[in-house]
Amino acid sequence: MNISIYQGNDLTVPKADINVIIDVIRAFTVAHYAFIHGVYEIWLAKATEEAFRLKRSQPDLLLAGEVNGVGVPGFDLDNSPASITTNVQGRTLVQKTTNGVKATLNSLHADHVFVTGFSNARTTANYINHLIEKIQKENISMNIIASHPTGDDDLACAEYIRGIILEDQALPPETVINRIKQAHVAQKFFDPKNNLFNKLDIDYCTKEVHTPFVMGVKQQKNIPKIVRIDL
Ligand SMILES: O=C(O)[C@H](CS(=O)(=O)O)OP(=O)(O)O
Ligand SMILES: [Mg+2]
Repeated sequence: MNISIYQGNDLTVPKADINVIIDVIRAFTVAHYAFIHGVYEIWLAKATEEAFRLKRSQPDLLLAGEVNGVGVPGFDLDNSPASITTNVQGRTLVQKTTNGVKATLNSLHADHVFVTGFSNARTTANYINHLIEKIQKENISMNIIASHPTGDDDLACAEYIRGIILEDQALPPETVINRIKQAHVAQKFFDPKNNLFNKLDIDYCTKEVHTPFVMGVKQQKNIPKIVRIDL
């Protein structure tokens, strides 16, 4: 088993059997909560124009995401896990975000592609452990892409997942939670003068929620989609 960790949202990583893209603050914490609230699928858009174009052809889509961290005028949802509510039941989202979505769109070339934040990291790592047992191959390769170019939130989560898979390098969850809270990316959420960011989001991003699914990525009809894979 060969696991490589990369950091960035515009990388071309070497071809591997498995790619896992991490976005703790906040895209894939949002995605996890969206599925918890009953979302059917999440389509990935590289730009806001593409998201609007998809919505014009399918008006029942819900657009979600951000530019510079802030919700986009005309989108249905921003990039806040705290604001995902039950009215997404059965709906399909189109997600556009700076780091997580972009890094995923650049990392589709693997037999198995997964996305996660910290909230679903352990479940995802355990699922990959089972998958590794099923893949009939000697040297399985895996890339873990921490999507924020400099954020320690995603890097800590990447190391957490690697530790669970390799078993001998386990990182305690408390260490990961501290690193997420101390990451420079998190600081704007704690700034009382900055009302664009909800401090509650960091609670969502640092809480492990054991749900019976992982988030896989499939390319269908030219649209990369996050799909729920039930355990
Ligand atoms: O909205 C987010 O959390 C970030 C953008 S920023 O770091 O706040 O500017 O996007 P994401 O793709 O979820 O990292
Ligand atoms: Mg992020």
